[in-house]
Amino acid sequence: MNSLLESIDQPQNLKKLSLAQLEKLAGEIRGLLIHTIACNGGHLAPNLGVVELTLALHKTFNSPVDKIIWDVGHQSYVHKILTGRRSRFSTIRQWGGLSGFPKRCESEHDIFGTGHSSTSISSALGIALARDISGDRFHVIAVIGDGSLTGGLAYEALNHAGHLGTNLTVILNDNEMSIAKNVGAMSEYLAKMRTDPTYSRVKRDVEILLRRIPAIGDSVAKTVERVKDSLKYLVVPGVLFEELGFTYFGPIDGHNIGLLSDVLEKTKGVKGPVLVHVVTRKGKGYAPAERNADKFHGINPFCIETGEVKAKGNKPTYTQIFGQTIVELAEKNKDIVAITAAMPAGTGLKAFAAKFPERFFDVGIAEPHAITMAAGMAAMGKRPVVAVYSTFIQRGYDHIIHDVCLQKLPVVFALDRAGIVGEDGPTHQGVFDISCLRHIPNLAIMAPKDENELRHMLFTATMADGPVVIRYPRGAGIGVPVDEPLKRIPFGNAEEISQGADVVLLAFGAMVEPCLEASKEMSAKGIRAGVVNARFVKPLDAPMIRRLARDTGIIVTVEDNVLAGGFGSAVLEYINNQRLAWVKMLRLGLPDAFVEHGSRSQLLAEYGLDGAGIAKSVMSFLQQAGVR
Ligand SMILES: Cc1ncc(C[n+]2csc(CCOP(=O)(O)OP(=O)(O)O)c2C)c(N)n1
Ligand SMILES: CC(=O)[C@@H](O)[C@H](O)COP(=O)(O)O
Ligand SMILES: [Mg+2]
Repeated sequence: MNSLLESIDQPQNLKKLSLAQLEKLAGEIRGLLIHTIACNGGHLAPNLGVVELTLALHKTFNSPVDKIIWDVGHQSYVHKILTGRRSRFSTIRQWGGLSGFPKRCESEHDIFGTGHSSTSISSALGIALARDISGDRFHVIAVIGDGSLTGGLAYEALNHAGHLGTNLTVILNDNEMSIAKNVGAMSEYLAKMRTDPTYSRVKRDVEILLRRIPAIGDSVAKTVERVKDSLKYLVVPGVLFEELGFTYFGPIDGHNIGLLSDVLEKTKGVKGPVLVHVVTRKGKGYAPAERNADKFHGINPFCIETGEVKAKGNKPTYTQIFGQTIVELAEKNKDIVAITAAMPAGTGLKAFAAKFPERFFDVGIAEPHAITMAAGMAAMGKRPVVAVYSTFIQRGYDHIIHDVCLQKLPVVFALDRAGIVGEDGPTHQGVFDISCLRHIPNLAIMAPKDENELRHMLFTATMADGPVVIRYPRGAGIGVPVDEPLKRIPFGNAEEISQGADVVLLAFGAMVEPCLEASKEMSAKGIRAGVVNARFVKPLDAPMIRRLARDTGIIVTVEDNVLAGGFGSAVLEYINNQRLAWVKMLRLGLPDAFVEHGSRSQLLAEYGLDGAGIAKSVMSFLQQAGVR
């Protein structure tokens, strides 16, 4: 049978396809998604769920004149395949290849860059308002998932859009899932709309009532016809959205291309904002992903036949060690509570949730709320641990300052995925947290050099009398044994791992290991490089830095954070404040540029932050400084 997919490289090619052909195309797209993601890893289940929706959108609307905006953007693969990027699809999420998220520089069809959730309605409203000001005429469509609708920003935008009344279509892709099962009162409301028979009864009653309205003159008759037509898709409980000023259509089967296209076509004629509630199945068409949508939300390379992830070694991840340790600590300390913003598995909190359900809170994709709620709990004597990815803590900046640190409340921030995360790319790299946080008074920042140190740091943090951040990287630890009992690490206490007469590498967290490799490599060339594990970005170990300044006088700081405002800057500020003017200093870290997607090891090498790269930079610095 001929492949339809090969003949489709622009969305206008879809317009002439019959329903049967579109359905065949949907099957071919699913095949391509499964085969590609099995090799590259990526967001499989979300994309399998939106195949028909994406086809219907591109069949009905005229991209890029009409603007389709994807919330989070992890479900934009089908959109990419249909908008001129099919032939490069095999490169998705790889170094130099297609991004796993919409990217304005990648295609004119990628209207707005995303990666973090709940931005689509705001950006779509902005685009719609710009259109209105310019007197242009095109459709603006935001596609947002039920999970992303738990984010506060989405409600701010709905509130504003409903008030303004400009033309805008919001597609709510409801699959009952965030990454994990979706949470919250809105999620329950959507579930009622999908399943409660009273709502269907109300819909039927309204239809009967309408049929009884006597037609008085042409215009009334036409109006009734139009309303009746719309009622095919209207369910009264959408009243919440209606009250916000939206015309509500739904719930609609999101895998029925004909129905979807029909409804989307109808939205074009509606004045003001419209919300189309589409019900889809996450993972649709691939049994392992349908059965386990959470695991297949974002998956590493896997075997198609079994759905098993290809083995990646047997060292425990930092996430696993965090998850085990927090359970251990909570067994002894009843005040410990754990909070996640929609990422119980990603942050390692599933075991905690199972063991202490009354002390576990999934707030939805609501990082700012998670932080302020934690502050409230801490004000009442609890010991909240907010487990969140480094990149998503950016959402909570003011909350950390205003609600936590200003009041010196003992909240622990467990920042997973700190540093370079890899294939998710610039929206997800955890490379700003130190610069974002280190200037906030009362806040301590630690980073473990290995998984064993993570355990002691977590214990230390839960005993502290103020807020503490612990940042650790994505993926496996070093594979060191863990020791008992857990012990408190004195605040601001660095660890001198090895001494070196020529130069000292002062690093923390995931950068300690490559510094040890670099030191070994340099030692083979006769350069004696010591390595110090700073452990704390704040407070710095001032006596240690003074000693290093005195003994060696050449300090190289190494960090997986941007250099601007990072750890090296902190050391430099200290050296300047102390007038240690003779110290020669080199700062290694990430430049003032966004770090693109690629594997973590590729990116570390690219930015000179692997052992070989560090050794190379240090040796060239020593040469320039006239030391070697
Ligand atoms: C601010 C922010 N926090 C957390 C995430 C991680 N995240 C990515 S997708 C997702 C779930 C989104 O659910 P939904 O919008 O319903 O999309 P689905 O995957 O179900 O299609 C989460 C929590 C994120 N991208 N942005
Ligand atoms: C789209 C998104 O934000 C998440 O799905 C993220 O990609 C998860 O990253 P991890 O794979 O590191 O958990
Ligand atoms: Mg969802």
